[in-house]
Amino acid sequence: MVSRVEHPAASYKKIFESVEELNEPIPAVITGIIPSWLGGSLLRMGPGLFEVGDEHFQHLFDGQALIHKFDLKNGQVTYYRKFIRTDAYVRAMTENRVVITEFGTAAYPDPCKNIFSRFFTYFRGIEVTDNCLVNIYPIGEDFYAVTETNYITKVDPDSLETLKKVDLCKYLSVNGVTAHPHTERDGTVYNIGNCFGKNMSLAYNIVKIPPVPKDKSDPIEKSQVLVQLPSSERLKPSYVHSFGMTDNYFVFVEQPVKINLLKFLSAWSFRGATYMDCFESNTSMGTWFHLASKEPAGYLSSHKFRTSAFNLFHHINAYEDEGFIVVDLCTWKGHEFVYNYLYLANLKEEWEEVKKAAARAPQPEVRRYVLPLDIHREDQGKNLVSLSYTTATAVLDSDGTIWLEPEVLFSGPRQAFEFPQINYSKCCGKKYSFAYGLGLNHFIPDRIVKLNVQTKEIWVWQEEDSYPSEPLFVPSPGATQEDDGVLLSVVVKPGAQRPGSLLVLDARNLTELARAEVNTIIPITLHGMYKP
Ligand SMILES: CCCCCCCCCCCCCCCC(=O)OC/C=C(C)/C=C/C=C(C)/C=C/C1=C(C)CCCC1(C)C
Ligand SMILES: [Fe+2]
Repeated sequence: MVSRVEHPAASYKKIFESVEELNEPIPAVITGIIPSWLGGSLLRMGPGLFEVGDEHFQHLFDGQALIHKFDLKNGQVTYYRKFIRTDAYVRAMTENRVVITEFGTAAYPDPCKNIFSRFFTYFRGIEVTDNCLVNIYPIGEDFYAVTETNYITKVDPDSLETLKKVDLCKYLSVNGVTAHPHTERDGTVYNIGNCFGKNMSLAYNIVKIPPVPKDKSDPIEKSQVLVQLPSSERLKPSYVHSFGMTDNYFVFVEQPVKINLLKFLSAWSFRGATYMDCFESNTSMGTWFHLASKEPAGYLSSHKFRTSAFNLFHHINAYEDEGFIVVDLCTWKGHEFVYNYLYLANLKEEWEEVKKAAARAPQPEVRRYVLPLDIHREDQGKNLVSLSYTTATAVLDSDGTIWLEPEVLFSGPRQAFEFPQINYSKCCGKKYSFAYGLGLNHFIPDRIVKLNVQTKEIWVWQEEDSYPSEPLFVPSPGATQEDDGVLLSVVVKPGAQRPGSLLVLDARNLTELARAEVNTIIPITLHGMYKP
């Protein structure tokens, strides 16, 4: 059981407020000892500007992209941040209003324009946002800040300058890709995205960006679609936020949160529509699991895995074991879209109201699903899972589908284990023991949790009125144990003298090794990376 704390002072409101960028890095005050081997940059993305002029962004995923950097060098730490000069940001700054429609905030035509130019703006179609507030990751030797659309933004990880906007549609048949690619040791990047093809044909495309070619050209130019997975429903692809990858397979979970393409296409002609207006729930399909092989790349169409409805944003890890694929997920029970609960007005309510809203929302659970690879007709009605260490089941039905029941790895009422991380370089796609996550208490991030996915043992770091971010695992040099390393998290303690800090925890037991504090609030960050 996770001990639950209360937040009657509601100081979490501060993490959803605008800040200014910095002109130069500021030095942090350090307590404790930062391991001498920890030299590099923690880069994180999130929203940093929650209003322009007198217009407020409505949803958690609308604020303008702010890139944060904690630099660690010789035991010293500095903090720096800059707004990314996306078109969404630059034009909002220039016109002092929301110009490009965001995830949950509509842009309205400029009232100063005359009726003819307004008419043409209206029919030019709505521009897709490039507000890259979700994550940052390397492609070849470059670094890209990303959202989930077709636009990614190249940034300089040292100066935090914005370098260029790249349109993935120029290279790939996708309408967007997730902010959670998988990366292999050689630098190959895999991702998945929706593709609304010709004749309204619909698919999920798994794409591959190779490592830097010998001629040192941009690997994005060599990107390709590797596998196409079909959509269970015509005109309604599911929302996809991440996917799983083992040594030999891709795992795609098709959830009942759907993008209604007709709404999506027509929404753009209605003034005031947003991406959020295009989602709907399929109340009957439950959740489908799909597999694709990596080499040779191909969709395993005969493996039809089904289970009850849940929302899925983050895969924790997936691996192959004795002819099974084990898939660990942060789920939210039911088909109602969890993003409906992430409007800023709701997250900035008083504590009792925040709790009431979260009580109505889908409930979180960390689950393990096990997918058999070998399926024989004669095994109908039997549990096909023979792995000794799990209670997860898979039963073959007469119609050829396989019904999955999960093993619950962690569950607490309205206490989510989310924004999961693992020792990625050692364990991605492999059997593993430890997951690290951000504890959400009624959607408010208030603790860091380590979960042993084999024994279900948990460890917690928590401090009064402190709001941490996704903990990133950095392995110790030469580590032999999976959890030999540190966790890095940005923690905000609004009432403190120095409210923003970088927290360094020992990943073995979540004890504090050091913290580096700065005299500025740091708004919420979603995802990021450590650049050694
Ligand atoms: C860090 C603490 C957070 C505090 C509260 C969070 C509660 C979290 C509960 C669940 C976990 C959710 C994780 C979500 C993480 C995330 O970062 O999501 C951001 C997602 C964004 C900004 C998605 C944008 C997607 C867009 C603009 C998609 C556009 C499209 C369509 C809708 C249709 C197809 C075309 C296109 C343009 C791709
Ligand atoms: Fe995410």
